[in-house]
Parts: sequence; structure tokens; C-alpha cells
Amino acid sequence: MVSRIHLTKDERAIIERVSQGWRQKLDQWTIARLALARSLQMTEAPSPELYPPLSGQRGGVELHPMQLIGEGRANELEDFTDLYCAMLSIYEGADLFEDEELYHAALQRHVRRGLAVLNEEWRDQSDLNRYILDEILVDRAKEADSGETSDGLGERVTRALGQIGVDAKLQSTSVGPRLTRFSYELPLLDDLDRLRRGQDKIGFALGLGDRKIDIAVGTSERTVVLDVPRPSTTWKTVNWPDIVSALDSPAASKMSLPICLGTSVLGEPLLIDLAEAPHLFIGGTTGSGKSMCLHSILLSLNHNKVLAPELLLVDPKAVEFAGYRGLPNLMGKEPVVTPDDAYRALNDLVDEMERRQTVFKELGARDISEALEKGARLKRIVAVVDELGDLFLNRREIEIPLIKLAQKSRSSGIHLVLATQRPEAATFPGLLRSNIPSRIALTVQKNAESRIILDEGGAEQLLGKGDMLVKFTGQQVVRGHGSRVLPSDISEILR
Ligand SMILES: Nc1ncnc2c1ncn2[C@@H]1O[C@H](COP(=O)(O)OP(=O)(O)OP(=O)(O)O)[C@@H](O)[C@H]1O
Repeated sequence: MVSRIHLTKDERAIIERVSQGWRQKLDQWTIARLALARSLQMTEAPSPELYPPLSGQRGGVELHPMQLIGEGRANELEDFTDLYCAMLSIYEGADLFEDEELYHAALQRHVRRGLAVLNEEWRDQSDLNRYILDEILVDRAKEADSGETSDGLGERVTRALGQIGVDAKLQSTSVGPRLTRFSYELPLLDDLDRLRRGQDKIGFALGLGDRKIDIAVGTSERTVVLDVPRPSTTWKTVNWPDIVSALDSPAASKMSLPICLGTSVLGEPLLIDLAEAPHLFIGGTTGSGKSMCLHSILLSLNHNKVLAPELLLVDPKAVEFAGYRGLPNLMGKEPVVTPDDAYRALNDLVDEMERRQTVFKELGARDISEALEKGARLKRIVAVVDELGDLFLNRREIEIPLIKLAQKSRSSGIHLVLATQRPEAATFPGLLRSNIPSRIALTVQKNAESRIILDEGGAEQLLGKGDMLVKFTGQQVVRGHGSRVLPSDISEILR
């Protein structure tokens, strides 16, 4: 007898959420098949620990493999069992043709993992065709070999430069995850003006559409650096496991709260010290990769279990931080989800800040670093607030504890990370702005929104999906690519 694919109540809810988001009505089989395709597209098998065998689930779903992959259909052409069994055998490194039960368990694991990923990736505003194109049909082989995709691009850039009258000599090419950097020597000083004036024409010659080339003056004589965005099919995704080791590097060991946001445009880890920031404001339109950015911050803060700060998580959507329930350093053991609770929790942090100032005075310490050296048993605290705009709409007074914390909590080791998809003057009012000098802008819709976040434009031209501009206190804005965090990366830190 063919066993069923069992899904939990939560997974049923994912199917329902996702099926409602698509314009055309899709049945649960189609969504489960998309989930299966998404999981099979990943390079590693889903772990049996994360997706243990399930039998009938209360409130869950039972899928029959016949409807999922045509298993057992009378018409052979509609039965894909052998194909799936072969693929799963390769994934699992076992001959699943020998054991139907193991085969169905593997099928179940893939559908379940695929649903978890789909849940993360699916936005209610997403377009089905776009989603399938970008996430399911994307050519990973091409993506992995981004070096090859730059072949010919240098020649085309040089030709375009010639067409605007700049006879530049290509000196070097570096391929980053999404952009290729070309360094040129300009024989004539006037070429620099010609190049700047012709910036849009070069983009036009290369067929970049609304993606923009960045031009910067290089560090050696008469050199300029051109960052040319490549088509998304050639991007190399920055996955969290690829960059996590940066948190064990000598540079990170000198930081009190090291955070790896992703990579620079050339693929080097992008590290910042939140303790130096000392607070962060993150803005970006929906789907720009803001949540992924927050997850990279939270995973970074929890990377070293001994040094991990205490965390206050405010999550008005009540889904984004659910995966952190049960973290030992999570204040209140649960993310805070209502505006009233958020207001209370932030006021408690203000009290804690004041209590710490008294402790420092007694110890003769100026700040938390000195107090720790003098033996105080204190931990740094990081409050991460998602959807700040929603909180302000529901409970405007929340601004008061936030401003107090932003103004005074640096020395007491309490740091704020505030995120919003509505970067507006009302969401980032003057007193918060002046006390939160470190900012991250993901893609925004308008130049004015970029200015609210960074005090300068540019974020409206980012490429989406974690492409970011980072302005770290007192430094120049740098561009980076955020890392992609999967639910399994989050569950890993709870182990
Ligand atoms: N760094 C990244 N690398 C690759 N893909 C990414 C990255 N960041 C985001 N994405 C893609 O974009 C989708 C949306 O990302 P995310 O959920 O972080 O957006 P968001 O800005 O938080 O949106 P919302 O405000 O609607 O929650 C992800 O599901 C993923 O497919």
C-alpha cells in the first residue's frame, strides 16, 4: 500500500496562505509540487532531525503520492515515481528503490522543507510567474559560475567607453556576487568628466535598463572603477553558511558585538560592530530583504553562545521572529507582539539603563566595558524592533522610550536595531535620527525614502533581494549584498 505524505497543521496553514496569495486558484497539490521542486533545487538534503517521520496529524494534511507525482497512475507517462525515486536516492545517498517506506519518508521531508522555504520566500504581493522564474527555474549552474558570465562584458564596457569618446585601458576585472568591477586607466584628465556625463549612455549601450553603473575614482593615478550590475540569472546567492566563519575571524574577535551582514560588492564578508554603531536603523520596501537582514543580525549575535547579548525582540507581525522562541537569551522567553507589550518592554529597558548607570557610578566605571573589567556581571542587551512604522501608528508614545534609549544607552550596553518598510519622516523622527547614526538602506521606491534613511539618495537604484547601502557611524556609505538566511539556519542556533 502506498503511504501518504503527512503534513502538520502549521504546514497546512502555509499551503493556505500561499494558495490565497496567488491570483489564480491553486490547489494544495500544486503548492506541494512547487514546494517539492523548491526543495529539490537546493544542494543539500533536508535533515531527518528537522523533518522527522510523521504519521497522521491532527488538523494537518494527507497527500497521496499519486496526486503529487503520479505514483501508480495507469498511464505510464503520467507516473514520475522512478524519476523522483532516482533524484531522492542521489540526494540521500541511498538506494530508495529498495525501500518504499524510506522513499516516501524522503519525499515527505522534501515537501515539508520546500513548504518552509516557500513560506519564507512568498510575499503576498509576489507574482507567481516571477517567483517561479527567480526561485525555482533559476539556473544554478550559471549562477555558481559567475566568472564565466563576465566574459565579454569587459570588452562591451570598453567598447561603450570608446563610443562616448573615452579611450580607456582596462586594468583589472573582479567578479562579485552581483556586480563586476572593472578598473580602467584614463589617459586624459578630461576623460573623467566625459565618463561621468556618459554614465547613462554606457548603461544604455550595455542594455542595463534601470540598473545603474557606479563610477568611483580609484586609488592609483588616473584610475576609475566601474561597478557594472549583471543580470539576476548570473548572481551568486550569498548564503548564511558561506559567510558565518567571518564571525570567527581576528577582525571579529576585536569587536564586542560583531555582525556579518553579508558581503561587500566583491564578495568579502561585510562585518560591523553593533557596539560601536551603537544603534542601527534599517529601511527598505516590502520584499527588499529587510527580514533577511534582521535574521543575519540575530544569527550573528547568537553565533558565540557565551558572548551572546540578551535580546528583546519586537515583532508586530508575530511571524518574523517566531523561530527564536526558546532562545535562552531571549528576554521574556517570547518575542513581544503587541504595541502595549512593546511599550512596556522598552520602558523596562529604560529602567534597566538607569539602574546600570547607578551600578557604574558605584564601581567608578564610565561605561559597560569598564564595568565589565571591574567585574560587573552584566550582559549587553540588543532590542530588535521590526515594523517600527506599524508600532508608531498603533502607539505613538513608543517614541519616548526609544528616544531615551537612543540618546543614553550606548554607555550602558543597550543597543537598538529598528526596522521599517515605511522610511518616512514620521517613522524616523528628528531625535531618533540624530541619535542613530548607523543606517542600512535596502531597496526603496523613492529617492526621498533613501534620503530619510541615509541622508542621501541611491537606495532607490538598488537591485532588491538584500542589495544594500550601509552607512556606519561617521563613515562613507558602502554597498553590500545581504545574506540569504533559511529557516534551517535559524533552527540551527537553537540546538
Ligand atoms: N540576501 C538575499 N539573497 C537572496 N534572496 C534574498 C535575499 N534577501 C531577500 N531575498 C529574497 O527576497 C524575499 C523577500 O525577502 P524578505 O522577507 O527579507 O523581505 P522583507 O523586506 O522583509 O519583506 P516584508 O517587509 O514584506 O517582510 C526572500 O524571500 C528571498 O526570496
